[in-house]
Amino acid sequence: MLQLDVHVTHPPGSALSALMMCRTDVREERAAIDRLQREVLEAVAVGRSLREVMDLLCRCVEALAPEVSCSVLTIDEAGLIHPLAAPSLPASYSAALEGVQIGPSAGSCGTAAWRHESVEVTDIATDPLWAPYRSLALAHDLRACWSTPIVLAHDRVVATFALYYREPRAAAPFHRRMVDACTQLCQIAFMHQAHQREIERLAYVDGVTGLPNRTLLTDRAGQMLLLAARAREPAALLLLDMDRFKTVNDSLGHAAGDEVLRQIAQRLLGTLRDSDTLARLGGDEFVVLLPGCTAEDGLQVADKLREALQAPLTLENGRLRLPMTASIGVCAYPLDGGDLDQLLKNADIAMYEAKRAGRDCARYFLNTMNQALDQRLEIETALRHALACNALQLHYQPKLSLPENQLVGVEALLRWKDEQRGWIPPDRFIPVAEESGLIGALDAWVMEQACAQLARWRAEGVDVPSMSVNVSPLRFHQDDVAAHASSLLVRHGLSAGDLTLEVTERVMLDDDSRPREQLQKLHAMGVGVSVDDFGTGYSSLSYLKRLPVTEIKLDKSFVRDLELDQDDRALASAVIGIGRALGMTVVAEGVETDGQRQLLQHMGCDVAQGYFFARPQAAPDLVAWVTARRAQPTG
Ligand SMILES: Nc1nc2c(ncn2[C@@H]2O[C@@H]3COP(=O)(O)O[C@H]4[C@@H](O)[C@H](n5cnc6c(=O)[nH]c(N)nc65)O[C@@H]4COP(=O)(O)O[C@H]3[C@H]2O)c(=O)[nH]1
Repeated sequence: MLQLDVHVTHPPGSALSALMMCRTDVREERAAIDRLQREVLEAVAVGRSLREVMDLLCRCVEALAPEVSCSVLTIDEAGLIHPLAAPSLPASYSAALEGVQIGPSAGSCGTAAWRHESVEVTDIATDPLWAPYRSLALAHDLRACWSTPIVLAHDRVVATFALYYREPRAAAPFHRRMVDACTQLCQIAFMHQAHQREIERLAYVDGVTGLPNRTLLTDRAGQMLLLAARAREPAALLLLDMDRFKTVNDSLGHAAGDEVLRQIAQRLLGTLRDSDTLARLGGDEFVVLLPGCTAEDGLQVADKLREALQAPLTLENGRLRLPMTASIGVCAYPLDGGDLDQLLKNADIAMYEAKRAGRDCARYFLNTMNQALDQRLEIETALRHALACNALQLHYQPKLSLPENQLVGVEALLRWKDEQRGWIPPDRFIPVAEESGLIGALDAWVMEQACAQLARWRAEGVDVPSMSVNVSPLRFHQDDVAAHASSLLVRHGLSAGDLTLEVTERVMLDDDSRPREQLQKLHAMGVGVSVDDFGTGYSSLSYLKRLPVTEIKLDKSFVRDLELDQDDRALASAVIGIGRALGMTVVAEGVETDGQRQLLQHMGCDVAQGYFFARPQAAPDLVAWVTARRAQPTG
């Protein structure tokens, strides 16, 4: 198919326009444009860079139309021009366009980008749009320029595609057909790049906070450690875990949880240097890489980070103020690890120590922590085994009424004799069980055994009025303790009043409402609730009034020096007074001497327990103790 194309040229130095007529084979042109499209799309598909693709596009166009020079300029968000490809334009010309601001008269390209439409200037020498850049263009012998904006989603101009002529003229129809095709190709290539960037961003960036994720952290840490090794410099790593973040998520929902994480990320970022890396590992864990820092510097940064979190976060348009704290583990290269895995592992151990130390603090990793961790793991494994093989036992310690000296009940205390390690005290293995999650199963086992034992004693006619069992605060999170207690009482034919659960103050003050709900249920059933170690923690009177507590146990640390220490006497007397005023039984723990017993009796304490009366003992020994007492006259 033949077509007659007519177009106007303005030969340089001539005021006359000349009509040029070309006979073109349209089919050949279409085939040429098809080839160009295929070649460029292939380059996009195989993942060539945007610059390479645009360079190829320009070269293809210039091969089909040797009278034109092509250029592709990108336009950034601020409207500044950055040359991307212009293989046949002089490098000095492209360089002069770097950073030029688009505008209403900024040459063909700057104006096309500004107007969001094609701008065809047939004579640069006279067109006012070129006024600011006329001499630049003419100096490079560029006389006409037709530029088309490349527009992507949201009407954003990302680039311009331009044809330059070395004579004043309009674009030929073939050029117009080519530019139509090229505009589409540019759109595809730029879109592809945007998608590619988004994919990369998602692969490297945490979706909630916009911080580097674990993959990017691994990369940055690799670089940091390599540089540190080369320069023989230190580097520090911080692992930061938010305290009680789960409670926020559970009580306020995930959207609020995400908002909290975003705000925390911003606060932390504001404290760090540009050369540091803050990454989110997932959940409520953040990692900070500090190139060039020692462990000591790391501890200082950790304090700054905690300071940055000090003011409460605000949520729900300021209606909610949320105090958040963090526990931070610090370790340093090369002393505490040579690669990211090792450093993270050790920072995790240190962070864990910070949690153990009461949260809201930072701890530096010490190798001894590692040894302690190994020991804890050993104990955990052995304890699991002991629980599975029924190798644990209960000992029972009597509780006696004052002044009558009558047995009012016993407290079940867990005993573990390991084949290799011998007797392991509960103070050593209960924390390990709590940390490893084993405590639920352990305490459930104790409750079963204790109830079964009490039922057996009843059947054998041994007079043990009640059984107290320790329950870890953590079990109240894992388990339906009330339902378990209820089923045990039924199974063993016991009444609710036969059982008392001893809990620490931690349960009463837990942010989570589940433990308190469980205590309410137990109380409604008639099971006793005793607050263990009273006086050592918060000793908040408000919870004593609000919660269904039937008994408080005065901690043995106040009983020990009762005869010597005036303050301990005052405190014991106050606790006894409070208990009585609130209608609770007060039990004094750790009574070792008759002097202590007499003082406590004098202060009005109801019940005492301690070595003075009896040590915790195995079931047969307790029966012997009960029987022996029955034989003696009471005094
Ligand atoms: N110095 C001295 N100590 C006395 C005296 N009378 C009793 N004790 C000891 O004081 C502790 C009282 O138990 P606790 O305060 O509940 O403190 C318990 C309790 O918190 C925990 N525990 C023990 N058994 C269990 C259990 O089955 N479950 C849970 N969750 N914790 C348990 O381990 C802690 C320590 O238990 P034990 O080593 O058995 O230590 C027991 C007991 O042997 C005395 O006159 N002087």
